[in-house]
Amino acid sequence: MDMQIRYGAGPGEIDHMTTDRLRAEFMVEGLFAPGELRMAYTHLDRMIVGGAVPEDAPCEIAGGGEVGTPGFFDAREAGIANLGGAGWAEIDGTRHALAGRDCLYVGRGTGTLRLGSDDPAAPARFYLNSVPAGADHPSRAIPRAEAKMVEFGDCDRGNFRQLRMYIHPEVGPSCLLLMGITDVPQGQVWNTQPPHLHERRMEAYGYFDLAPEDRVFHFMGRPDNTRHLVVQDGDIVLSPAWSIHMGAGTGPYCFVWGMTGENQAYEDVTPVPVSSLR
Ligand SMILES: O=C(O)C(=O)C[C@H](O)C(=O)CO
Ligand SMILES: [Zn+2]
Repeated sequence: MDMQIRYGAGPGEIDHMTTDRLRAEFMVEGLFAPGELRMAYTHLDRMIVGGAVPEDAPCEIAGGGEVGTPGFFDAREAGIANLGGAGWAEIDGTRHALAGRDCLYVGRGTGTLRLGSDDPAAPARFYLNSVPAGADHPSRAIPRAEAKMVEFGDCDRGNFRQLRMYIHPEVGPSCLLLMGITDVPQGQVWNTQPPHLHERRMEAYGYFDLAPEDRVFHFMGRPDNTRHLVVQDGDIVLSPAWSIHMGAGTGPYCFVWGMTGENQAYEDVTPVPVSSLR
């Protein structure tokens, strides 16, 4: 397993960051590589983001060398979204089928997790968010049809989008992890518009389903001191609790959002008026 580290920066530090430095601190690029499992350990509430693209052989997560416990999931839970072709996850020998856009909740205490593709020529593309957990909840697959769907925004303002909440108290229990997928359809531009802050939770955005020529301009920073990151398909943006997070795409796109922190209250946010942004 390949594990990078992101230490995290405070709001005052972004004033002095070059584009490269900003990207190195707040983005994880290149997580999805054929046949590989890659991860980044962040110091943002200790969330680990990961990507696995199994081909002929499954990818396995079991040992906890990088997290300081005998097993990876001894003190952690995880959500895994399949962003690619049909695949499967085996949790301590029990297999769950995971079609594209299905998710998996992996509970604390899991021993061995194996991730595989049904067809190596059209591999699954697994995206993981793992966070510290203080309770055991049963692992389970969450098919797309079982997610809670909500719609936000307005086509006339270019910010209509559909959110599916997979790991959410109204769908099934987890300790502190929340995870969902937002679709920004053809002709729409903005996500998370108007933006918000949630000082009690960090968030990671995993952008996917962008055409190779398209980019999302992701905005971050304090409301009165914003910066932007230009992201492509498969890029991850780390959003500390002090930062806004919103984006505008040059074509259709989707993203997985994952959060952890003090609570699982999706509505525990402070809206930020667009007119206050600088
Ligand atoms: O488009 C949106 O709005 C989102 O997807 C918002 C994220 O879910 C989020 O920021 C949750 O706090
Ligand atoms: Zn948010």
